Amino acid sequence: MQKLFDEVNSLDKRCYSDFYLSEDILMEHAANGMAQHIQKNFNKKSTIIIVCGSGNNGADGLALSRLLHPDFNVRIYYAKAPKSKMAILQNKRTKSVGVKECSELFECDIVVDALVGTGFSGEFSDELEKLMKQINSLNAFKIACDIPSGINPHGVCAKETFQADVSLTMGALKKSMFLDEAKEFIGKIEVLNLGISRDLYETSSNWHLLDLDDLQLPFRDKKNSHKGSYGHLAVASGQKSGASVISALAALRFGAGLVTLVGYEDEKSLNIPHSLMYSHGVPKNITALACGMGLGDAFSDLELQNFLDNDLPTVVDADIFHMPIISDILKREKLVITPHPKEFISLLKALNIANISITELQKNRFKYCEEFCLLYPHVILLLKGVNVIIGHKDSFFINPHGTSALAKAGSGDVLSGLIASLLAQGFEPIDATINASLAHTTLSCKHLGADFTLTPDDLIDNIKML
Ligand SMILES: NC(=O)C1=CN([C@@H]2O[C@H](COP(=O)(O)OP(=O)(O)OC[C@H]3O[C@@H](n4cnc5c(N)ncnc54)[C@H](O)[C@@H]3O)[C@@H](O)[C@H]2O)[C@H](O)CC1
Ligand SMILES: [K+]
Repeated sequence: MQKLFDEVNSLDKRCYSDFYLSEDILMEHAANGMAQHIQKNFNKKSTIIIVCGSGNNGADGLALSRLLHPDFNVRIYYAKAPKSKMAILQNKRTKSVGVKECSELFECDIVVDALVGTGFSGEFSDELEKLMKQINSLNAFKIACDIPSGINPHGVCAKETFQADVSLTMGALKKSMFLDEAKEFIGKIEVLNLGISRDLYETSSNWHLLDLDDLQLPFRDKKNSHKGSYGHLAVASGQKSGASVISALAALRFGAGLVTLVGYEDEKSLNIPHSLMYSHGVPKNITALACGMGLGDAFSDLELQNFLDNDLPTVVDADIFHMPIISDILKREKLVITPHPKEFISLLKALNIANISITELQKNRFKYCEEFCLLYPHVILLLKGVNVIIGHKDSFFINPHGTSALAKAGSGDVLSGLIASLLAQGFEPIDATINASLAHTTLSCKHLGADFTLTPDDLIDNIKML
């Protein structure tokens, strides 16, 4: 796990006050980190254009040019004249060693975006939008200095945002890099050291980025065990029974000892996979519930109340968010909810937390997750998206590892099944949610076929590859 920060200015200032470092020292390390990345990955004499802005992001770029010159063919493109104190100083240094500038962009091996970083606000002028479009059209390898120009804490605010292949970010990870719309532009991320260890540079944070190697799988260490040792999950079988079957099969494959579909149909009329059981009503030895996937109006109010009439760990998804019973369900102690953005805005409205559009939510995902979890601290929230957010009390986690291969009907049903499986096996709800989400995104990364071919059956099948 890695810490995430809203801003790093306060971390910089702490370096000056507590560690007797200076803006110049931090910047020299930032530039040196970028230079080392380029020296390690590109041949000397590669041609590099560094597009510099007027602030310290531009200053980083100017310092970088000095470090690479003359081993690399470096050209400075001044998008804006140096204005900040450091930019002016770095420019003097750059000129003193003879780094050349260019007034036009041209095809090169590497282009570095040092136009704006965390100081970007508002939108780009037409002139800068045009410049950014030209930069993005270059075939060069694209490196963002700190953060792609055009992204700010409220999202991607430029029509033309720098399309980074890699973002070399200074000191610590910024939350704005993990807004859903930033995923298109951020590329691979490397955090650069600023003159002290990252652990010392960073302070505490209640937001963390999940790494794939945080995944803990339900390995079976006990030798003396039987299927009941691994839980018994009940999945409400709804109108669209396929959704609940997908969840149930995912749960079984992910280690639940037994999985029963609970419904009120004639079992013979359903094509239930032989590895699943079917029951009218919740069986006795159930250890967790899953409800909502494909539910429709298959259950009467009484049948739904009976299904939920216990204090079992439960994951709810999909249709349940549009049912009045959701406000009762939110009182359950061990509860995981997994809405996608549309379901989440419907829930926020039903709970009188906020009446917002999808656009407003997507630009402020962090804020609305914090607002919900403040009001429902016992509930585990998993807000789906290209960067999944998991919230519990005042702790928040972002899983950025999903791929567009998951954008397929049934992927969410698999996720609910994975969460329910770990709940049934005794994982704490927050751990079940984090590990199921990591497993889910790992499965999408491990898919051997083309990304457009991934189906829920592939996901379930790939569980054995975890
Ligand atoms: N620990 C760290 O993160 C370190 C970061 N460093 C670098 O410093 C920049 C932040 O520098 P700052 O001067 O605050 O802002 P920027 O250079 O990002 O941008 C401000 C600059 O840009 C102009 N600007 C702002 N908005 C717009 C807009 N909409 N259109 C056009 N121009 C805009 C504004 O006028 C200013 O001139 C950070 O990203 C890092 O790269 C330190 O070097 C080391 C420590
Ligand atoms: K930048």
